[in-house]
Amino acid sequence: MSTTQHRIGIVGARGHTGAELIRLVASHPALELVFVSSRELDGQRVADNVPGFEGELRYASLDPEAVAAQGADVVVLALPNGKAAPYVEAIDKAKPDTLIVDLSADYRFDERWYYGLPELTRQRWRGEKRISNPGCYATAVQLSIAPLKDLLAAPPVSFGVSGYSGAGTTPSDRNDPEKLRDNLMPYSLTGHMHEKEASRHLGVPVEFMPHVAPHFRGLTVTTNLYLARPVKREDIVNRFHGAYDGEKLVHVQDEAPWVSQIAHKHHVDIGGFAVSSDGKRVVVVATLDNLLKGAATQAMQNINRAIGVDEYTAIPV
Ligand SMILES: NC(=O)C1=CN([C@@H]2O[C@H](COP(=O)(O)OP(=O)(O)OC[C@H]3O[C@@H](n4cnc5c(N)ncnc54)[C@H](OP(=O)(O)O)[C@@H]3O)[C@@H](O)[C@H]2O)C=CC1
Ligand SMILES: CC(=O)N[C@@H](CCC(=O)OP(=O)(O)O)C(=O)O
Repeated sequence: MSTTQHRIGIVGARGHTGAELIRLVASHPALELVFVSSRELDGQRVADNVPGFEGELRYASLDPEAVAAQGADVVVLALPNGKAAPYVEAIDKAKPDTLIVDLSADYRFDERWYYGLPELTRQRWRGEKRISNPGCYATAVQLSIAPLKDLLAAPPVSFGVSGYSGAGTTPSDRNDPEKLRDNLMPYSLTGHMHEKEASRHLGVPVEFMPHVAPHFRGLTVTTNLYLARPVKREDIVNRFHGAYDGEKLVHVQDEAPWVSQIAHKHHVDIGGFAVSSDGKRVVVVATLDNLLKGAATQAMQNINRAIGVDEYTAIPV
């Protein structure tokens, strides 16, 4: 296992996921945080903005060429969708062997990029230095369906409810606490990006209906699956244990998990496992913290594997 220090920079470090990554990197024995980029916080101390961070590092407003000129070994892009390409192009020119992990949806459909949902795609990594990190709901949806994929009689239907940190910091109805008060806000009820993403990477069509709720962090995905033949509840539960008992970041439990229990945790909880009396309909519930296993923690798993250290380094498991 490598103990070499790797120089890492975060672009979009002011955001919700950027802040979580800063905390994870700060406790990592093989990563040295060399730059954090934000236009709005340019010049401010990270320690004044990220509770728990110590040191004198300051945010800098860096354009794509300036990011590439830092010469980091690892760059994480934590930008809104549609913004990654100029940074990737600049790094491709200046230092193409840089490991880039993109948190946005921009490269999740690009065959040249490895799609890093380790519990499902670990064996597909071929040393790519371009890694696209899955979406938060898409992670929960895929982990909920994968163990039953061969049994499906119809596209599974996932009902998702996310805390509003999932909508980032750019003001919108979906992260406005006033509009969300006492409310549940449905959106993108067909064709959401994560519906396409989960369908593509699972290899089966999935239907997904997202909602935002007034809590800040953590999401629930409740998935309905019609099966081609009757299956006993015990066999369903055994399939999930078989798939995930070796996984430190996927916990299978009997009861349906509650989102209130998953905030600030790094793993996914999967449970519930309700089976209809004819054995041909199953409902599975998954929760995860959208900022952690849905974003920063999953990025850290991907970085760890790519730099050759234990996958769970710096991740409290
Ligand atoms: N929030 C979540 O639960 C999840 C988010 N993601 C994805 O991760 C990415 C980051 O999400 P999140 O942290 O929530 O986003 P935020 O909106 O919280 O943060 C976005 C960051 O990008 C910077 N930024 C915004 N616009 C630009 C621009 N045009 N050029 C350069 N920098 C810009 C902002 O800083 P400044 O304006 O100061 O430069 C900020 O640091 C997104 O692609 C999101 O879809 C993935 C999984 C879960
Ligand atoms: C509540 C909310 O708005 N959530 C975001 C998902 C956040 C995420 O995982 O983002 P990307 O796939 O864009 O990277 C959404 O539905 O677009």
